[in-house]
Amino acid sequence: MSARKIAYKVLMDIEINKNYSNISLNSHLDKEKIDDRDRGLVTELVYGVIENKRYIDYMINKLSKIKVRKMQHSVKTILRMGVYQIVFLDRVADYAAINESVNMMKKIDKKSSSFVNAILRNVSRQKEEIFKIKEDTSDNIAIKYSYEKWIVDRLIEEHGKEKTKKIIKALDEKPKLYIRINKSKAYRHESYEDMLEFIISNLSADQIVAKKVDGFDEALEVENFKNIEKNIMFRKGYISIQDISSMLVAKVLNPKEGSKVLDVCAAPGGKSTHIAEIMNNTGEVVSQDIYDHKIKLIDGYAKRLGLKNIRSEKSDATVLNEDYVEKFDYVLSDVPCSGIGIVRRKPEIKYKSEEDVNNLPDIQMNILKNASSYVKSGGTLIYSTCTIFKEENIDVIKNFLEENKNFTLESIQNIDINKETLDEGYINIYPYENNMDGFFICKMKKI
Ligand SMILES: C[S@@+](CC[C@H](N)C(=O)[O-])C[C@H]1O[C@@H](n2cnc3c(N)ncnc32)[C@H](O)[C@@H]1O
Repeated sequence: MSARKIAYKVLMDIEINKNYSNISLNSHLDKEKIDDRDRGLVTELVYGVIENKRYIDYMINKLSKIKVRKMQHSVKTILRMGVYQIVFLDRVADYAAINESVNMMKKIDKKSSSFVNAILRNVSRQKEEIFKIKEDTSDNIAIKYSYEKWIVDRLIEEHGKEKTKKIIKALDEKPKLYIRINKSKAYRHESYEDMLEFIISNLSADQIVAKKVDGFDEALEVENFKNIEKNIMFRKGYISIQDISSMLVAKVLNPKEGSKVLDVCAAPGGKSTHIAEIMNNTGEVVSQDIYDHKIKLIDGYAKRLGLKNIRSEKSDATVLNEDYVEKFDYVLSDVPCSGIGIVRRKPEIKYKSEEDVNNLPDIQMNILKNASSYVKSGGTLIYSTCTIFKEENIDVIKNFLEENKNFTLESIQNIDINKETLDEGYINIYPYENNMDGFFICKMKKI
């Protein structure tokens, strides 16, 4: 199957079945035997269309009497792909984008092909004019960067217009790719440094460039990393893919070897496995999630890394588990959130409705309260999100501390990043800071 046809199928799957882009893309790519160049084009088309969907629809609506929301899924998907190639992809000639789109439309629904042809020819002719949009109002910012307007409004309300533009521009950039080194495998080598050299030289044999990252001794920034799942270092459990913001969570938790840790929202297991690696395969990490199929992801993750100190179990974090009260040295609540800090990796987050996120602070508070019950006296409670909305972050913490006087914020000591609020026990990371994912991490102690 051609790259464009695969991209079309993935986009239709996301549009109709509301599947996640990364999951749908990977499952379609796994089924097709295509070379790296075509894989690149499929990925570019899928993410390019999702990332720019509102802006593309705005351009189509300027030229079409039938508005996008009234079009059949197949027609609007082919138009979106065509416009993306014409307006955003320099390496594809306009005539090629138009011909490919019209031919694809002919095979799916012949009578719509002349409509697609007419719109795309107009887009090609008038792209300079229809592309222009001033970044003055929240409406226009929302169209230009393809967000639901309420997200831009809320960001402006919390951060002001200039900081919002900075955040949104940073979220529009290509994310950096980081890998986490599995420290628990260092015993197989003379030293950790020795293992690091072993990993870097293995990666470079595959033309993957790896650089050390200041302040993160377990992280490497990598370039040109394709087919990660097939990489030998990945398969042998030496490395995992994780952003450094996400790595910060386990670093802030900073568990001692032999501890008992509970992670109440653990799937797919990125932070649980990092914690288990830091504990060097000692103690116990209990990794919970509400979904059966996600528990399997945690198990697979831990198995690949050779971690024996993780036990997964299905559990609903909004319901108190009496058996676990005051049983853990550390409890992590990495709660479900709006995800605005990771739009670069999951662009469909830009189209979440306000109703989808408005009840999150109540759920987050409920999970945090239950999580706090499981902490032993003198133990540590961590709350984290991958969003930058205050009401899911510091506001939840303020309410929690107001109602739970047996917890205090604890100064974060062991982190080598420049953040003013470390002493106050929490960190806000904005996406314009060193291209990191937007995150919130808070450390509390049970008195
Ligand atoms: C932010 S993600 C966790 C990411 C994970 N900590 C990691 O680093 O890989 C939030 C997780 O919470 C889970 N979740 C949502 N509601 C839950 C609930 N009521 N109880 C337990 N888990 C829940 C979701 O399935 C999702 O896997």
